Amino acid sequence: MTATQGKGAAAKPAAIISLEHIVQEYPRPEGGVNRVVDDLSLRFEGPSINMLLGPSGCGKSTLLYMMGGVRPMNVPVPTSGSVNIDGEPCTDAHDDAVMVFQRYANRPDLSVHDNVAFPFRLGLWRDRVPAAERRDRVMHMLEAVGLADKAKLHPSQLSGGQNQRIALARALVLKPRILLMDEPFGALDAQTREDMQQLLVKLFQEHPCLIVFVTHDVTEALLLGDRVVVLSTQPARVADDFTIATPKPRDSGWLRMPEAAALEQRILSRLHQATGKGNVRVSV
Ligand SMILES: Nc1ncnc2c1ncn2[C@@H]1O[C@H](COP(=O)(O)OP(=O)(O)OP(=O)(O)O)[C@@H](O)[C@H]1O
Repeated sequence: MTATQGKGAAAKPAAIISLEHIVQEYPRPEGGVNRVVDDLSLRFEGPSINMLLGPSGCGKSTLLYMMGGVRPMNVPVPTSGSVNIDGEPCTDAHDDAVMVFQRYANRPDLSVHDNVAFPFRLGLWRDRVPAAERRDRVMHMLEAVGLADKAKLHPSQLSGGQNQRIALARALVLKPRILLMDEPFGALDAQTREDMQQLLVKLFQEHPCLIVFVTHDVTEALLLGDRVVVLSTQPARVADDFTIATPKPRDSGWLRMPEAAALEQRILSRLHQATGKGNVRVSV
């Protein structure tokens, strides 16, 4: 095993997340509760990329944050049901799960290099990865995301796409068993989004893990997903569940092929049944 292949967490078997009979309710300001998720059960088994697709506000982020152990201060999450990781109930942030958000959350006062290396300031990751391997991993990730020549710059000197590359590198430098992504490319222009999608596929092939990826972009779901779970409008339920066996990388040429076009139509029609309206994005 080389230094960049990693040890510790990466040596464990692939992760499994299961959501069992999840109900989530939030209090309404005017009184009563808003049921956002209704008796939803799902199981994700790695290594795989699982797309959670659904209309705006249907509860995708709520489910993702639940899996990542991010809990609002004053609301029990979930209201009922359970989140299990590797068969164990998970009620807090899990040591093997890392999140990536649309707002890339880079530290403006740190260089690109130090932003990528930042998690190694935390005891958990310092203890798991020896110092020499940490250095190797950071250099490797900077190369992998194409930022090696920008390592000394600060985030404000880089574009939005480059900032998202930092966030992706900071997550993957940990070689996480579970990567939870909340519309990470949603704020990027179409070309940069496509570049980032291809980069994610490349990095996933280098480090296969369990990825759950929230999106409302059907094209993104088709390009990245081994599986596409379509959620209904609020309260979220599983409206459909598609497996895509076509090997990756998939490109715009594949999207135009009959099998992809047919799948896109099935997903779109499921979404429109689930929402009753067309508030989803297709960006072929
Ligand atoms: N802490 C909270 N307190 C009260 N309501 C909340 C809270 N968090 C989320 N909600 C509500 O739950 C619903 C689902 O929100 P969520 O962010 O999970 O949806 P989403 O599908 O990810 O939406 P989008 O695609 O627009 O990001 C929304 O109506 C939202 O206002």
